[in-house]
Amino acid sequence: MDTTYHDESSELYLHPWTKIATILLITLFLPLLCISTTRSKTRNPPGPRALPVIGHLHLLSARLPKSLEALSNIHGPIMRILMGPTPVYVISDAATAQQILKAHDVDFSSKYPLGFGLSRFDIYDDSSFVNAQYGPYWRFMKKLCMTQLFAGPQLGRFVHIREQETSKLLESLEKKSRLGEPCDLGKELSGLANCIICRMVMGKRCAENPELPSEIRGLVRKMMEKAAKLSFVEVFGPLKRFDVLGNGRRLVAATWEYDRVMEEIMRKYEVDGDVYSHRGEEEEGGKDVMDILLETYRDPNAELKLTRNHIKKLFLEIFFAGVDTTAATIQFAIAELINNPKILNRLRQEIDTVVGSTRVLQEADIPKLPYLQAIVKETFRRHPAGPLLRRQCNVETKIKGYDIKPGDRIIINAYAIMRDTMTWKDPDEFVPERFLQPPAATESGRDSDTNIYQMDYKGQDCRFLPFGSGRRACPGTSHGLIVTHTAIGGLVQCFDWKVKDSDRIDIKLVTGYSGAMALPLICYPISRFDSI
Ligand code: HEM
Repeated sequence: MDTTYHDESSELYLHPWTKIATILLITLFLPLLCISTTRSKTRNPPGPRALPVIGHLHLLSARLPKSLEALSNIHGPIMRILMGPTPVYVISDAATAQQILKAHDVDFSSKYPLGFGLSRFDIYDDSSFVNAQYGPYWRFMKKLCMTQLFAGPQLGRFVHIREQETSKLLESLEKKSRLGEPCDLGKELSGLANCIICRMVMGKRCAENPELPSEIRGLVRKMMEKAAKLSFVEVFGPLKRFDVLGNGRRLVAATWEYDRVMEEIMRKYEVDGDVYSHRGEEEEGGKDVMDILLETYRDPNAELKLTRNHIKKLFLEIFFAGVDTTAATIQFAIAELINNPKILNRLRQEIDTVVGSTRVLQEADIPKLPYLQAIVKETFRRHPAGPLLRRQCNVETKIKGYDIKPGDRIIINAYAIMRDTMTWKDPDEFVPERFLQPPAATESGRDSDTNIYQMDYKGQDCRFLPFGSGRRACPGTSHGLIVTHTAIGGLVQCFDWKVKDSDRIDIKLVTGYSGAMALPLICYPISRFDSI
């Protein structure tokens, strides 16, 4: 007889097989249980139902800012979408944007490339400033941009370049007016923005070779075209690794072409360094941006060791970030003015009164032209050239009760925010006056402290974000603003505009991530003065 005493009534009694099974279950499933408990504690924002592998790519049109706006109208101002396998938090209201860009600025000061798949085809992948993580390299370059490259005194030194290039554009349009020829305004304006930047960054080589700006423009355009050929699914989708259509390889080849030209330019600067070193800052051959960067590159005591790739990539990013943004904004403004003759006439009256007709508007006139300033602001609101702001989280943070973790990616949809009806009355209308007058009372639910006319470009008020906000805001803001104001003013002062084959311009957005205009703006300039 088995004398072992089993008190079967005891709660502790377990059959040996049951014991083994229990231990196995605990060992196998406890970790999973823990993970799922932690997961269930994580609060994710709402979002649409995702498909396996592609996530939400099927819901995103090539006009990304617009399709994200449409989704946020359904799912709310903070939503989580999957771009392929990668989650992205999309913010579409000013209050949440304020949390990320201002209250938690440092925690969200890193960035990621928007076309994540593109980095494989980027020969300078780890030398980017625009996509850099928040760290020593980004801080060093930001300081250099703000103190030496594009701000304050450096901008003042380049005034003659901006004035000469703007005059050249007006003269060429005057010639077209005399010959009764049309112009592709977008192309002319890209040429203007490109020549100005090219002369600022490598003025010496441009002085020797006046064809250099268009050569560089050609190389940058080629790269942009190759990048644009990469379809949405090739960039974000599950097959992005395979480059099945070969568009990635072609982009790499175009970048190497740019690299060769830049290397040659840099070598020439290094050889000529001594020849130029005696020249004063104000001279045409004085320090340009390339000189400053090469000096830093050679400086053994520099805070950070710059590489040649850093310099080449920075120039590329400046051409990407500074040329088409500026040209597109001026083009949108002129298109809106052609479509709104009353606004055009009011602006022209202001310019005629303040500047007159014996000289062309100059940078120094801008502060005396409030209606021009309001038109520029309204253009930036309706047609932001940088409609999506990217941020990456550095520290675990709660935003509006949702958990955001280090590495999580954020898109702030500035396009949607600058059309939010909670702030903007008739957001689809082009109304520069909203930036002149305090808004009407607040029966419609708008904030009573809405001082739209006081909003500036610094991104302090996250309802107006044309140049972003916080640490990662655009370092080219002052340059961009000067060029857009003077070009729009000059084009309105000097010409009447007639559209080819129509009275109005069809202002459609281009497909892609940016906010450029889809159709070329072909129009006839008709000179208002005998000569400029
Ligand atoms: C009308 C013209 C321009 C517009 C509308 C514009 C707009 C923007 C926007 C929205 C951003 C992102 C800001 C953020 O994420 O908070 C940005 C970043 C940037 N912009 Fe501009 N920009 C213009 C002109 C320029 C020019 C002329 C330059 C250079 C000379 C420039 C260089 C840059 C760079 C380097 C960044 C990245 C900054 C960083 O990540 O720290 N931009 N720009």
